[in-house]
Amino acid sequence: MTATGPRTPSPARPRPVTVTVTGAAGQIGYAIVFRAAAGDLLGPGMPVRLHLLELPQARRAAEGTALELQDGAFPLLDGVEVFEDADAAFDGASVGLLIGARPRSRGMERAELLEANAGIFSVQGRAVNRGAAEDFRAVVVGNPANTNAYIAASHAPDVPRERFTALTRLDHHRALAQLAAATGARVDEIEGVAVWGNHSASQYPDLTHATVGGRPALEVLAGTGRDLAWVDDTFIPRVARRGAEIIDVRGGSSVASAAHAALCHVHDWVLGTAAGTWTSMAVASDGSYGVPEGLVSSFPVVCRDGRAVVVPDLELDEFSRTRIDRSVRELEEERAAVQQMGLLGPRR
Ligand SMILES: NC(=O)C1=CN([C@@H]2O[C@H](COP(=O)(O)OP(=O)(O)OC[C@H]3O[C@@H](n4cnc5c(N)ncnc54)[C@H](O)[C@@H]3O)[C@@H](O)[C@H]2O)C=CC1
Ligand SMILES: O=C([O-])CC(=O)C(=O)O
Repeated sequence: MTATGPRTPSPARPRPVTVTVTGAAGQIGYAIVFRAAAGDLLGPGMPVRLHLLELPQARRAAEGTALELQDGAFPLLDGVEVFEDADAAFDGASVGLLIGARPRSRGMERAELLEANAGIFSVQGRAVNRGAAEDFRAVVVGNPANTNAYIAASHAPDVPRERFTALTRLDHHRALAQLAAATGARVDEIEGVAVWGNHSASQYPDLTHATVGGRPALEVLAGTGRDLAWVDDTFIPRVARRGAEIIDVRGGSSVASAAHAALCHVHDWVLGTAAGTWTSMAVASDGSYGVPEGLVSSFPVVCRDGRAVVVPDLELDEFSRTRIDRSVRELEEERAAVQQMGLLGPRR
């Protein structure tokens, strides 16, 4: 269904970018599409065409979202279409916001969750391989996000592996916000926070390279009476378990903050991180910091010319090394589980 048909391009207007949003009628999907249409994804000069992919039972809700997008009268919105078929939804797409996933239901084993999601992300990886644009790039939001990105990449052997990433920007933002609250600084006075590993409770939000107002964060924290034990016992678990805290307090999982983080992830990946700063993204490892090649693990990255490059040569103390290894081990276990179930595609 085309809610709004493509407009005729004018010479002054760049060619619109096709953005495929999976799970578009879900909570995060609903929060993200309006901001993408408003220019928060690719900047205020870039028109977008939205492809909303949903399950048949949520198609009508997606169609309703498309009608509302039309009612937003967004100047940058070139058109909206709703799909149930992944091949059609990814045809010509340059950006994928892979949000739709199978949630864990009561009593569901971890292996079942991985298997159910592998079904979804293998279909989508194959669809990307068949018909997405040359410059296609994706952020996987749907959990388990890192392994879902790995699975999708394995089914898209013709697409460079580094184009499939997973969202840990929300964890990065959570770490920034907690450090700001503890030190009384503004978030824009903080640099050098890094999130390593899996988007799960095993993640390692790392303050050892962070600065607050140009001073080492650990020194500034010490001035507030917060020592390394505070970092280990309070800061790290608070960030790593923030999703559960939000569910407990709000009565539902993170939605607007997750949508915001996914927009920031793609925006910075395409348009670049600000000079002298880095962010955190889960990217296919190039072997940096001993993370096995290909695993989609969170790293500190700098984005330039449309590429995300892992920040090199950071010194890791023993505590950091242990925490990173623990989270990477979990990623290896997830990969081994999907491999054993025969759910990976031709690229390993
Ligand atoms: N990486 C991160 O930082 C975060 C990840 N998440 C994850 O994001 C995902 C989405 O969260 P919500 O929007 O709150 O969930 P939701 O349940 O509200 O929406 C999910 C939507 O995906 C759709 N869907 C399921 N399978 C699909 C498929 N094969 N193709 C197309 N659509 C499909 C469903 O119909 C539903 O509308 C969850 O997996 C959640 O755990 C949530 C917050 C943060
Ligand atoms: O567990 C969830 O569904 C939500 C999540 O990933 C988060 O808030 O970090």
